Amino acid sequence: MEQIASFRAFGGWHKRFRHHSASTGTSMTFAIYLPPQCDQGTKVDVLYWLSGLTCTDDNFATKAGAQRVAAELGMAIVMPDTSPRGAEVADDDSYDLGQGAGFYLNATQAPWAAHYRMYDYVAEELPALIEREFPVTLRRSISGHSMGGHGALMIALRNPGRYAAASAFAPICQPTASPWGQKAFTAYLGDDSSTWQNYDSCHLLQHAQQALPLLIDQGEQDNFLPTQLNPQALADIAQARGWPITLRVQPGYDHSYYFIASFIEDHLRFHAYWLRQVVGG
Ligand SMILES: N[C@@H](CCC(=O)N[C@@H](CSC=O)C(=O)NCC(=O)O)C(=O)O
Repeated sequence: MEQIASFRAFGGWHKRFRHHSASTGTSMTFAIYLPPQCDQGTKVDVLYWLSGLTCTDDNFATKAGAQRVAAELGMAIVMPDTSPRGAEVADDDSYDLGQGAGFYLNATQAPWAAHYRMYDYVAEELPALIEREFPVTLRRSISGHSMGGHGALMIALRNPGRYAAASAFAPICQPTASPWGQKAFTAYLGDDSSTWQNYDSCHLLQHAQQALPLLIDQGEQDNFLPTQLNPQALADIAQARGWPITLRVQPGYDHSYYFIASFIEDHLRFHAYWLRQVVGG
């Protein structure tokens, strides 16, 4: 693992690393915010943040303004990239497929299957590395935006007990019924849509056995809301099953990082609360 940047921030450190990933078979970059408590030898809980289409590890770090509250709460934040990258990695000219658009799944179709294994990377390999190399507890939570919101909800629902809670900003809640999801799943997983359900949060919530605290913020003026996101479908399933979900539709807000920056503090405090409820770690 090679450190490629380090910045003092709110008494802690924002650091970027590059390492070889066995999951993707490529070099991967991630960032981690380590709050001041780590300098004093304290192990801290970890929030994984998954970004959206076109993002790297840098968008959230530089635009969301999460570090001040993470420092106060004593919470590390891990920010992976959104796909494998490099000349040897398949790509597409469009912004919503290929590099920058990994959809947090394991691709099964050529040419993507060779490297697009972001599910394994984010759900398994990266947490193992973080827990080996940094002063963190085994208490994890997960959040994300748009494609990353889909990733956060889907990964938490597929791994009961592994995350204290999940939250999302404008997540793609039902990718099997959204143009972004249908395009990506067809390319990465093939035409047999029965294989898509393993990555669809609505389907997963419908069949989940263990309740997971969920918080979703959705901008009412988000251009992608009418066609791509469908938070109400997820809320309806949660409500029908009597599961804990808070869906907040925020008047006037769009899909951008201005929206995320406006409500990120609420999400960090939500995760801190649920992380404190976890026994052990
Ligand atoms: N360029 C595209 C839209 C790309 C976009 O809006 N990306 C969002 C995530 S969308 C869902 O995953 C984003 O986070 N962008 C980075 C940023 O810093 O804002 C288009 O033209 O429609």
